Amino acid sequence: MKCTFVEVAPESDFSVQNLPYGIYSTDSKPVPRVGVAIGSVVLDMHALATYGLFDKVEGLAAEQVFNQPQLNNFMGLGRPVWRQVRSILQNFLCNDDNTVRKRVGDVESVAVPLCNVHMHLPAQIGDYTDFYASREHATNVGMMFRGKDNALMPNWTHLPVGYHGRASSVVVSGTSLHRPNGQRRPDPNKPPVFGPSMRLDYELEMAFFVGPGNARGSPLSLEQAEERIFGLVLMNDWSARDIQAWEYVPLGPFLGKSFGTSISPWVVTMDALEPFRVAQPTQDPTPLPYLRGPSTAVLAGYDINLQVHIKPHNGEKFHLLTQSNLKHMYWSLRQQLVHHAINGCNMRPGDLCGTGTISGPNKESFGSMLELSWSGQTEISLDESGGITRKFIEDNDVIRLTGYCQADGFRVGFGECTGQILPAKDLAL
Ligand SMILES: O=C(O)/C=C/C(=O)CC(=O)CC(=O)O
Ligand SMILES: [Ca+2]
Ligand SMILES: [Mg+2]
Repeated sequence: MKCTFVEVAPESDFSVQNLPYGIYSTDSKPVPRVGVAIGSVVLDMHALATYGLFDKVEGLAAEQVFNQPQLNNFMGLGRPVWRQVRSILQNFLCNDDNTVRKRVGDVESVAVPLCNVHMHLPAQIGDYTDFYASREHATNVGMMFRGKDNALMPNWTHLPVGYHGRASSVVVSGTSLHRPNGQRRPDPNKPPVFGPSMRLDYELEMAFFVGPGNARGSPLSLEQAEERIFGLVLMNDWSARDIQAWEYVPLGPFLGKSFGTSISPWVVTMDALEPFRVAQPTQDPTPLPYLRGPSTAVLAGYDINLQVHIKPHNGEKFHLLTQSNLKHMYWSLRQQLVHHAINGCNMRPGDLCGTGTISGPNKESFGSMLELSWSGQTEISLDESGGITRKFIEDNDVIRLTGYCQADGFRVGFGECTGQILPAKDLAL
């Protein structure tokens, strides 16, 4: 399949096999609306609809779906509609004889260069949940927070552990965040203190957007869950480890994480990721039937290369910190969604579910500085000469997450999820 509407370089994240959705605006058209990235341009989905491109898609009212500042309505339509739109777009982009293509004529009438757009959050996120689905990460953090003997809690291999995050502070890539202030207890023999976090960290994650979801009281099967995940983004679950370690007992993460969570702006659909399915890690003990399902042969993992880079405030270049892969994740995306809804909790279009930090088996794949510096015990070197080091994030450092699936001759990529940490606000308390 070759895009003939615009040029797409082989190393572009946004191949014609990808077609991720996002919400964008431009200086001349400042109202946010639905776009699809291809090569180095963004297609205006509402403009394409006015040319009649999606007229034959049943159940798609273009005005309500594409002339919108968020993707929730499109996410709510479900996989059969997403698939039709995908194949219509591919035909439009690759076939010079396409009737609408002839009517559209020039690229400028339906597309703008990526370098000229402002990206917004892809959806209005009603609820945000974060799982804890990498065995390696859970073991590492458990060892540091609770000691070697309690590293992996007894429930961990039986269910995808998660916590309810804060949807209001999810921000799109490019948004800077201030270092949070909070309560922490640096000396376990003294009372707690208040002030800027001294152990600010990133977490390399991906997150899925829920599609149609489920009615309250009606759980989902694994097969249903498969059809109800719209797509994936990169996510950085910024974490203030000192605030977290002091506050988390016994109810879990709270203010150590809710000051901000960054996501990448382009949502890569599950249909685009289909060719990159792989087996998930072997699950031992065998999960309960609701998390297992009859279709054991289904490949429930995804081979997605992930990287984290840091640009230290006292350095010139980005430096690679983490190189991991979504395939390491113990609990699959569909198991996470099934578990979330099994008690009858209703999931809604645009809900966001983080996978949890994606650490792999070796040190290069550790998805947080907490793990890389082993709770601040060792310095992480950020340049060849060893002159720039970190244990945790410093003010004005930039953290960048990237990810892509590699096929023969093309990529299905995620763009980037970037954020800079600004100094804490002086609260003059
Ligand atoms: O084990 C703990 O107490 C802490 C866990 C976390 O940091 C929660 C979290 O964000 C899970 C994850 O990203 O994997
Ligand atoms: Ca997390
Ligand atoms: Mg967070």
